[in-house]
Amino acid sequence: MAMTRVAVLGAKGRMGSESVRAINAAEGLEVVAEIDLGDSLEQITAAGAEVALDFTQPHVALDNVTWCIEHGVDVVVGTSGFDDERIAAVRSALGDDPSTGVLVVPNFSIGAILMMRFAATAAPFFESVEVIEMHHPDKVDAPSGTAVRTAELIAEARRAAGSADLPDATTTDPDGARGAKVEGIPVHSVRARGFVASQQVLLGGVGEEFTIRHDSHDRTSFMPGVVAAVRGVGSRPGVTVGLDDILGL
Ligand SMILES: NC(=O)C1=CN([C@@H]2O[C@H](COP(=O)(O)OP(=O)(O)OC[C@H]3O[C@@H](n4cnc5c(N)ncnc54)[C@H](OP(=O)(O)O)[C@@H]3O)[C@@H](O)[C@H]2O)C=CC1
Ligand SMILES: O=C(O)C1=N[C@H](C(=O)O)C[C@H](O)C1
Repeated sequence: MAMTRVAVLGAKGRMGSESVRAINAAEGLEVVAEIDLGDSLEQITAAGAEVALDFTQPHVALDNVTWCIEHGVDVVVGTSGFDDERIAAVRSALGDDPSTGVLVVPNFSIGAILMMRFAATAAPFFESVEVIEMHHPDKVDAPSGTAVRTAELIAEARRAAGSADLPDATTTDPDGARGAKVEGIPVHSVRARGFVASQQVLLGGVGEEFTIRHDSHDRTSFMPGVVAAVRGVGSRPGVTVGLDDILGL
């Protein structure tokens, strides 16, 4: 079987190191370049990598993706912070007729992907909806990419359904206790030792409350999704956001 050659960026980090193990254990995939802070991206092409996987940091990932596009290397982006502005920058780097694939995945765990989907389905049926995400204290960004994506999907579903604004418009909040607002949806971030990655979506209606919760207890939860993304990106030119299509959802 022909092997797909993979470069991992951020290879010494928490996700990068787990991904190197998972990719090398997966049939048909091999890691040919392990790149971390201070290493040259030229190693990607020198090693003949066909796919790059980025788990670095939000402030450097866009430059890495742009480099991969310029060098014709398909890229899977696991690093958080790919908002609409960065996606637009990726589209512009790809141009009108892209042959390179860029797959941006806010969360690789199947449970988290289903949580986002179920939250979007439920959101128009409830008056109130809020997102609470809980992560380890070494995470550099807040809110999490998953929480931002969840809030965007919830807001999109509520707009499409013609839902009213959330019912707390008159609450005063001088210190931000009501959370960050992502497209009008309150998002609360907890950073506490013991968590890997957890999220709750709280939905409230008259006389009832519905909670959707997902917990990643270990980074192995992301690995089946990482392997599927690395396998799938080559057949998806242009920008794709989320793993839904690859997982057949
Ligand atoms: N999509 C998903 O499912 C998931 C996404 N993530 C996201 O992945 C990203 C990484 O998370 P995590 O692994 O916990 O973070 P880590 O800090 O453990 O790993 C990041 C690694 O990237 C290195 N690095 C920093 N800058 C560069 C650079 N310019 N080129 C190459 N390597 C660089 C860091 O080096 P140094 O430490 O020396 O700075 C570190 O080794 C985060 O944005 C996180 O939110 C995390 C989990 C799941
Ligand atoms: O930094 C992390 O750990 C995680 N980051 C991603 C995010 O920002 O959503 C995915 C997952 O939540 C773990």
